[in-house]
Amino acid sequence: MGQQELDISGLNLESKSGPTVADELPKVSLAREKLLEEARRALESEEGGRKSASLVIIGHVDAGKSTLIGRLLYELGRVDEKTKIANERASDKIGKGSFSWAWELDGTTEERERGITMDVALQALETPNRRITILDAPGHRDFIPNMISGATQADCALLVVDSSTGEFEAGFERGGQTREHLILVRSLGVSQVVVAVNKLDQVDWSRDRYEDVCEQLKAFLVQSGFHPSRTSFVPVGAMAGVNLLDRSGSDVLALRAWYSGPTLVNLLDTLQPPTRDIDAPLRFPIFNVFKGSASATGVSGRICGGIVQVGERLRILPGDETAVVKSIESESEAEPLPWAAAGSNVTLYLIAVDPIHLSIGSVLCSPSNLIPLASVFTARIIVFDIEVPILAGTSVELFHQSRNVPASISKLTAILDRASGGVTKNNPRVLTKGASAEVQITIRPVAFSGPASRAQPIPIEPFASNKDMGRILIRRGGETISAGIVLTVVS
Ligand SMILES: Nc1nc2c(ncn2[C@@H]2O[C@H](COP(=O)(O)OP(=O)(O)OP(=O)(O)O)[C@@H](O)[C@H]2O)c(=O)[nH]1
Repeated sequence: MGQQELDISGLNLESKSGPTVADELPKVSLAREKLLEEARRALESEEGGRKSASLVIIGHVDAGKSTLIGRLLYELGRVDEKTKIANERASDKIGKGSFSWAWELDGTTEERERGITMDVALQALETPNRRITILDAPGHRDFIPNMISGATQADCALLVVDSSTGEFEAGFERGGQTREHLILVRSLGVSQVVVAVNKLDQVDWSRDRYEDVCEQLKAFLVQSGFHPSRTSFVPVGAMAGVNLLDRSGSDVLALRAWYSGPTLVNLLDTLQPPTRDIDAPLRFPIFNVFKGSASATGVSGRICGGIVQVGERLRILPGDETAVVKSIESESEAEPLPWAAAGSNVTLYLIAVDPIHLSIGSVLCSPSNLIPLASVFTARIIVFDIEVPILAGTSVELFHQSRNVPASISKLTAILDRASGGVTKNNPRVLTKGASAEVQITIRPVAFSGPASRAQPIPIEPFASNKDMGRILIRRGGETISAGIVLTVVS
């Protein structure tokens, strides 16, 4: 069969098959310059009102993350008395009375029976000056890929630690999730962290214990790249609701004797909202795809650069397809939006596209400014606390936004000085724990696609062009071994 017979793209079959469909497509209402002007004005006026931020909850298994958020939602009036009593009864019934506050977040039967959070649950809460989208990340080791997905969408992290004797230490040692979660969220771009030192009732509200836990964490936070001005600490008792919203009640006299600082809500109320790069090219990595009403398909995610408006035609990468934005919705707004800008978590309803072309991990862009597709790229990475060193050719799983693909570390270019970034050794043979290095990464074909098949390039961009699209995490055999940033796309 000749090439000419195959090449039908020039025939414009789509418009022939339905001229009326084209007529029905929504039109963009504002030229780009006007849209940017309007967006800038609207975002400035938002400054006066309640600012939005998103929060990922991290910490070792059983530190009390779900209990803390469940209780906080109750204190802020988001869970009514009736639901609270129903949760208490239901968790008592299966012999897990102490988990009743977590019930509000741990939704599935399996999670409730095992008493652990398995997927990232979404909730929103309002403090006087902030509207906060909460991502409750799972603490269990097996569920780290879910946490990565949650953390890629977060502006800040709330770390919950269990201060009871021996428990803080267990979570903080090698293999505990306190360290791993902190390194992961920092690698994914989260730079603010609030630390809730929980279960202080277990140690009689001891000031010494609180200060000891804070000191140990402070040193580790600095070492992991968190600036002290962007980290804060607060003593709490999640189960009894102590120092979440206030410190009233006679059972907290012991805490009041030595603590007069902010409550958890005071700290959440001053979280730094995300910076919104609305002048950047549009980047919308798809986090989820679902069926919308009529012919529209919903895609949800966080806008990682630029601005999108109803009526715009967007390119879907990888691939040659396009789609038109029929409407835009956001969890935090009752009405559909005419446009949405970088930093917002939204759902776009798309038409004029077969849903088969929309998959998790694909990126929507303006057709005039596409994100590069890469099957080989260079990166600067930091190697975590690993036992088996990394060699050239090591097979790994590459995590980028909501996508994970098989890859290999195809070349070890240089070992770098962690502080200055200067080269300390060219072409090293191995990378061991703690190393900072420049490497080349090659995407591999998925295992079942046959030996002759080629790897599918992925949409990825140098960190210098777009911070969100230029971050990667590397895992091997279920363990996160490294994080890094993309330097250049090779091919
Ligand atoms: N004594 C005491 N126990 C608490 C406190 N907060 C939570 N707990 C208990 O700690 C246990 C674990 O709480 P969860 O909220 O399920 O912990 P988690 O961190 O969400 O756990 P995963 O979802 O498995 O990661 C439960 O039995 C809670 O009742 C507290 O302030 N004091």
